[in-house]
Amino acid sequence: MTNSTIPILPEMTEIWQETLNWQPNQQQQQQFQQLYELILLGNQQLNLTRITEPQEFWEKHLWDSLRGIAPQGKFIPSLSENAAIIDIGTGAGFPGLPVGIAIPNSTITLVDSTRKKINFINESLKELTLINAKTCIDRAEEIGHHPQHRKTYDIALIRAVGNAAVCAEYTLPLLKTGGLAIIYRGNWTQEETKSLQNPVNQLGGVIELIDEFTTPLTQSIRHCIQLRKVVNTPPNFPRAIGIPTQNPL
Ligand SMILES: C[S@@+](CC[C@H](N)C(=O)[O-])C[C@H]1O[C@@H](n2cnc3c(N)ncnc32)[C@H](O)[C@@H]1O
Repeated sequence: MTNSTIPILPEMTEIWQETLNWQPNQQQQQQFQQLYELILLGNQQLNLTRITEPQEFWEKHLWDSLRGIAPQGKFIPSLSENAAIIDIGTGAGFPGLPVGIAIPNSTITLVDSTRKKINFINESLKELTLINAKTCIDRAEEIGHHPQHRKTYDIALIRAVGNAAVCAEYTLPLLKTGGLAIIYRGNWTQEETKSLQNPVNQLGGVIELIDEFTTPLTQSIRHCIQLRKVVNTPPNFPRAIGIPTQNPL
């Protein structure tokens, strides 16, 4: 593989520090590099991602994944306390894999409904020797009712899976009371905040923060929407498979 020699990290060290107040250690740098190489290799057989150029990969897959758990440029403090994190619709492992690498004392559950993507992640976990991560082939609508998953997570991440109300319905049932859902978005408007309010309240949450930021290499505007679970989600949520997307709250 020719691209595998392209280093994605060394020149980024200062940017990690400036933007996230954090730097990967040597092992984490190696794991990020290895993840990049695994994605390039996996892409030869599976349609995992269109983001394959080294700097684009760094910004859109690594940095963006971690910026979600670092609102206003600092890692969420509770992450240092063995947090249980879930990534819904993880695809090729984003944002969950970079988060699992960066926060080794957390446990991260990577969920996707597509078997071949989870098979790819399982192989990657072995290569990366990432022992704090596990996978699950299932749908958010199903695991949201499963006692093994419902009300068991401190943080639920979701990127590029559906509109914000759908993401809220997929994530909030999985959180313990007091837990945090982080919805990764590109553009975001005040009207969207207004229309998300009611769905989030129905699901037992509140909108805690709209975190707007600029990416460090291409200066793109992005948002992470943080939802705090304040009371139990009513038992009828999430609704049956397909209903949240067909008829968002
Ligand atoms: C566009 S990809 C995003 C992948 C990744 N989160 C990222 O940002 O690169 C959406 C992923 O969500 C998964 N997905 C969609 N609906 C889902 C559901 N209801 N439950 C579980 N996974 C789902 C799809 O299989 C797909 O892998």
